[in-house]
Amino acid sequence: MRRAIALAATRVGKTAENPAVGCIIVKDGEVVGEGVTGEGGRPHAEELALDQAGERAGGATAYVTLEPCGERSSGAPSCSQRLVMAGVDRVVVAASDASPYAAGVGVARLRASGVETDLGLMSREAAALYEGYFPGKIVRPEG
Ligand SMILES: Nc1c(N[C@@H]2O[C@H](COP(=O)(O)O)[C@@H](O)[C@H]2O)[nH]c(=O)[nH]c1=O
Repeated sequence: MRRAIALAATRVGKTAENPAVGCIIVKDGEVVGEGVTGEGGRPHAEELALDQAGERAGGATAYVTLEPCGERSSGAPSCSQRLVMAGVDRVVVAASDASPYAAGVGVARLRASGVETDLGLMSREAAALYEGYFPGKIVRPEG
């Protein structure tokens, strides 16, 4: 998680209305994928990390600085769906998504799909990444 937070910190202030997120995927003690939210806010960190990990994401643990999104404004599969589809065994989240329509959605989906999901690892350090982030600016999926 320390590495995911350091990665996210490199993008703070460069991701527009989206928070800067870091994601590290670990399989058998080895990092098999890493990603950080793209400049301007997309792609999301988990998309990049999962693409890099490929099949090695199966049975892996993902460390994510922010709750994986539950819905995309583009209608594309959300990061929580992508993590489930990739067969990740466990997701460790530092901070919850502050967006009022997204809070809890990603974590609920992961758990409902049988993915062990732990919240709050290094949450104080992660919160520092998101304190300048204003949820009202988030683009809502519809309407
Ligand atoms: N940047 C970021 C997230 N940002 C979250 O995703 C939602 C908006 O997504 P969209 O408008 O589709 O790009 C919103 O809830 C926002 O807080 N989520 C993640 O899992 N990973 C990421 O890297």
